[in-house]
Amino acid sequence: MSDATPQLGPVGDLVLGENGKPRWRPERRPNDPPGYDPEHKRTLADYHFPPVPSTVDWKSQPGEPVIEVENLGIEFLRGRKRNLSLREIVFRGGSAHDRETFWALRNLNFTVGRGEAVGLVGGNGGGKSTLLKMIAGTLLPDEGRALVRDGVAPLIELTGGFIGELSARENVYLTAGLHGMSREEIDERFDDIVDFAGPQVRAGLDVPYRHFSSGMQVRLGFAVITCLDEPIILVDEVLAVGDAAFREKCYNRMENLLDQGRTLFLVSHSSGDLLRFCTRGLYLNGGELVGDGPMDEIMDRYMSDLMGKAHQSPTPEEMADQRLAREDGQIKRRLQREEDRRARLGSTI
Ligand SMILES: Nc1ncnc2c1ncn2[C@@H]1O[C@H](COP(=O)(O)OP(=O)(O)OP(=O)(O)O)[C@@H](O)[C@H]1O
Repeated sequence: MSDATPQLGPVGDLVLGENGKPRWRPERRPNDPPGYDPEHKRTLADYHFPPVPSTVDWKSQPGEPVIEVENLGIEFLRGRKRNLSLREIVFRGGSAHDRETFWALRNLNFTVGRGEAVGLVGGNGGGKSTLLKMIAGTLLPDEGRALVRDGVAPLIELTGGFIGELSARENVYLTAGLHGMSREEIDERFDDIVDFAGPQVRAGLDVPYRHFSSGMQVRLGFAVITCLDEPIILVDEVLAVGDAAFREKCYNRMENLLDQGRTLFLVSHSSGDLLRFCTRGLYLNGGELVGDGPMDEIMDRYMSDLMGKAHQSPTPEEMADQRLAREDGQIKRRLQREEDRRARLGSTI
């Protein structure tokens, strides 16, 4: 064997490709048909990617669900003012508020494992943001419980929970500090955060945050939230605000976070985004969980409900093809990231 011959490592390991670049060789399974070429298999599960180094601060034990939702429900006041009759004013103490309540979410039950990427779908007012807020702990349930075993980094509102009167710089220190990072750790990551957010944000670091445009707010919010060491990331429909180049950067970062084994909850009205990142879908309708399953099936069901007969459901074969194509894309991007990472480290294989 000449030196130029690629040295194949054990199956499922990193090997040197013919072009001299490292690539991953998937494992051949015992029930693969004869003559089947495992190198072109397109399922993600066949690749053995190494754990990506990270500083994630896990509290849950491996194999333990990170989120357990049991009979979860929350009731809101409709809170609408209306004109009361004289009789109502006399007998109800004159309040001009309608005390009528409604359950925004009720009887929700599901668990989420470490490293799952879950997409939430549902029509407007279906309860998606409310569920994320309960997982983040910013809303407390009226019924049941949401047990969250790991730290949560939420980007639920455009403003990222930042304080309008403080400067962007102060908000970075405040938010990261509230998530347990020391001043030294924040100092270390500060430039990365601002670089990720972009030059417009860097130029406005000492301007009150409320003067930021919505695009700049999202840039900073996303950069800060995703640099935290929290294992659970919640992202609610905010990426739509960023421009195309920034969205692509966010997508790469989200994939990096998933590579590290973090758990993602994504609310989006973009089926492309949901299908790119999420393997599991939860479908909320009228405050109830009406679907829980593979993301593409849940998306198809949601679209059918939304569009009725106008929606042409893909055949099972088309769905399988689309899934393979998506996984192929994920594998390619993952290989590329691994290559970039190794190039950055300057390591040779
Ligand atoms: N603080 C609140 N007080 C009263 N009602 C609320 C409150 N927050 C949300 N709601 C109501 O609860 C329901 C669910 O709202 P939520 O924002 O969770 O829906 P969503 O699925 O995220 O909708 P969208 O896709 O439009 O963002 C809606 O009817 C909304 O008006």
